[in-house]
Order: sequence, then structure tokens, then C-alpha cells
Amino acid sequence: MSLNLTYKHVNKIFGEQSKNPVHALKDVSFAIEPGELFCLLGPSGCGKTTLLRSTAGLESITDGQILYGDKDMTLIPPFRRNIGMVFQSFALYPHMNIFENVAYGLRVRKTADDIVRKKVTEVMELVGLTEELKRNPSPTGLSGGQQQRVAIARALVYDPDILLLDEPLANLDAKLRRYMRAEIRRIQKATNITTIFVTHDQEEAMAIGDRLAVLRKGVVEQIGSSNELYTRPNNAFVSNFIGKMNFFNAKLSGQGKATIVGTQTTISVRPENIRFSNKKIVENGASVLLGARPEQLEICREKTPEGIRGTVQIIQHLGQFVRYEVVLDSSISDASMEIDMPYMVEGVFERDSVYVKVKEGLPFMFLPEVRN
Ligand SMILES: Nc1ncnc2c1ncn2[C@@H]1O[C@H](COP(=O)(O)OP(=O)(O)OP(=O)(O)O)[C@@H](O)[C@H]1O
Repeated sequence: MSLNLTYKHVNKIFGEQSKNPVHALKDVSFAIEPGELFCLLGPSGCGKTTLLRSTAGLESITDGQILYGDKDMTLIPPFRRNIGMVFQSFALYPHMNIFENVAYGLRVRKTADDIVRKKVTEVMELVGLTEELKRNPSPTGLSGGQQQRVAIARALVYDPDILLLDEPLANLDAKLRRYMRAEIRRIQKATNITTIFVTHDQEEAMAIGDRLAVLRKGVVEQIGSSNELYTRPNNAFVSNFIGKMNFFNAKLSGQGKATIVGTQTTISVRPENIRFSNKKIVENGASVLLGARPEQLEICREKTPEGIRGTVQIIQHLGQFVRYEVVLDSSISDASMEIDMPYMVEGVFERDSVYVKVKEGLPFMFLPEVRN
């Protein structure tokens, strides 16, 4: 039976007594559903590994609680937690053949030989290494993808309550990574073990997870499915971490309206796309950020009242659409705009002056905060 996993007000401070303590996890509270494949996503140093290691008991938390099902595991040592772990480095034993690598967790649990053989065979079938098991080489004779399959088999063979995957695909090349994403999802769904997958790759997290948590500086910024995070990001940081967001500095200029700084362009934003509480800023003239996805912008050659002048820097032909990078005046935005336009028979916009238009209603409005 799959377990849920609950964090209650978890804090982790490294070097509490030192001059420079690091508050790596700040009041983390959320729950992972039984059988869920849950991704922890965030930039380097945001606390992903610390949360994973704390879940395994490899790191003791400063305060709060971690529960497996109803059981408080906070003070339980790692070897009594029945977890499976897979690391970026695979961490296989080169002096053992693959059978013994996979069997290791059962051997230390003093499992009878016939059961070891049965379980190893089953789990190698599950991860798709039946042929390799017949040859039974040392793991060093296998490809990167096969080695990672052995590492997953080793973590699953003793039916762990929780499976923890720490950037398991980071050492594989891009093509294999994409293939192994689908494989990990298939294997996880077949076993239905509650699983945490750590990555700093947003595409990977979106592709693999049932839900994801976006962390920043030890704080969980938002939890949701990839679709929820893409269409309803809580703040500018999440919006730019899950997919691309183009930002414009703007001033509030009426109910649901903002005027882009340095222009006469006023954009209406749908109420549901205003991503802060109305109580926080209501005054006209307050600074806000307008955020538009690449598909919420368009470019044209002709000057129009709402068009913002810019220069095309890069043109990428991506099949059905063309991606443009356009630089605007630096007072309007400090980064170049990424704009996706459908491929047009009459050709693409050349590397010259164009006018950028924000599609009415669609963009987001955020508080002007640090975006990364
Ligand atoms: N043993 C430690 N002693 C002191 N500080 C630590 C220790 N381990 C981690 N930290 C700090 O805690 C913060 C969170 O680190 P953590 O490794 O959890 O981040 P991460 O999101 O996994 O990053 P990455 O993607 O780079 O692995 C960082 O500021 C890091 O420097």
C-alpha cells in the first residue's frame, strides 16, 4: 500500500552555532499523495537536496516534522526508514556483478536465496534489463542508461515505502534523458511507490511529475501540476521558472490596466491573471510587472499606436512556428523578448526594426519583485 508523505513546518539551518548560519529550508509544509510522482524543482542552492536528504534521514532537521503515512519519522535513523534512493552518480558497486548490485538490499536484510533470485529477476524485468541479467556483467560494462536502470532496480528490489531520486538523469546525454524520463514514469506508475524526483531542469520536471513544487531560497513558492503552474503562476519567479515569461516594467493605470513604462501602451489584464491580492496595491501609478508568454506577443512591420519598437536579434525556425528574440529600449525591459509567431508563407521578419504587440487580456500582472 502506498504511503502519503507529509512535511510540517520543516526548518533546516546549517551551522546554527556558527557566524554564518544557512537557513536551507524555511517552514516547509506540504503533503505528497500516496503513489504520487512528485518533483522538487528550483535553482541551485534552493534546498532541493536538503529536503530530499532530510526525507531520507541523512540530514537531521532543525525543527518540524516529517511523516510517512501517520508515522512521525523525524527522529528515525535512515536505515530504519525503508526508503529506496537513486543518485545522479548511479553509485553502483563496480566489484559486484549486476545481480549482486541489485540483490544488495535484500542480502543485508538476510533474505533467503530463492526469494532474492525471484525478486531480482522480477525487478530487472520491470526496468527492462532481462538480457543483461543473463550475461550478468559488472556494471562498468553497461551504458549510462543501463547503469541507471540497475540503480533503479537496486532501489526498488526490497519494496521501499518511499523512492527518492536525486537528479537521476543528470549524467545522461540529452536524447537518453528524454527517453529515461518516460521510463522512470512507467516504472514508478507500475510500482505505485510514493516518489520524489529532484531536478533543476524545468522541462524534465514538467514532463515527469504528477505535481511539482518550485523552491526558492528554502521556501516552497508554489505546488501544482505543470499545467497549473504554467497557467496560474503565483508570482513572477515561478512564471519564469516554469516556461518562459517576458517582463515589461509598467505602472498601474486603472482597474486591471497597466501602462508600459516608456511607452503610451496600456494593456488590460484579465482579473484571474492579476497575480497579487488587490489589497496589496490598488493605487494608480504603482509599479507592476507585466508578464507575457512568447505566444502572448506578436510582431509586425507597421507602426501602430500600441506597438513597441524593437530590433530583431535572433530568428529560430522551429517547424510550425518561428521564435524571435527582439531587443526593446532598455527602459521598457532589461531583457530581450522571446516571441513565437506562426510560420508565414510570405516569410519571416528580417533582422531589423519591428513593432511588438502585447495581446490584449492575456498577459499576467505581478508585483515587481526579483524575478530569478
Ligand atoms: N552540509 C552543509 N553545510 C552548510 N551549508 C550547506 C550544507 N549543505 C547544503 N548547504 C547550503 O544549503 C543551501 C541549500 O543547498 P542544497 O544542496 O539543498 O541546494 P540544491 O537546491 O540541492 O542545489 P543544487 O541544485 O546545486 O544541488 C545552500 O545554500 C547550500 O550552500
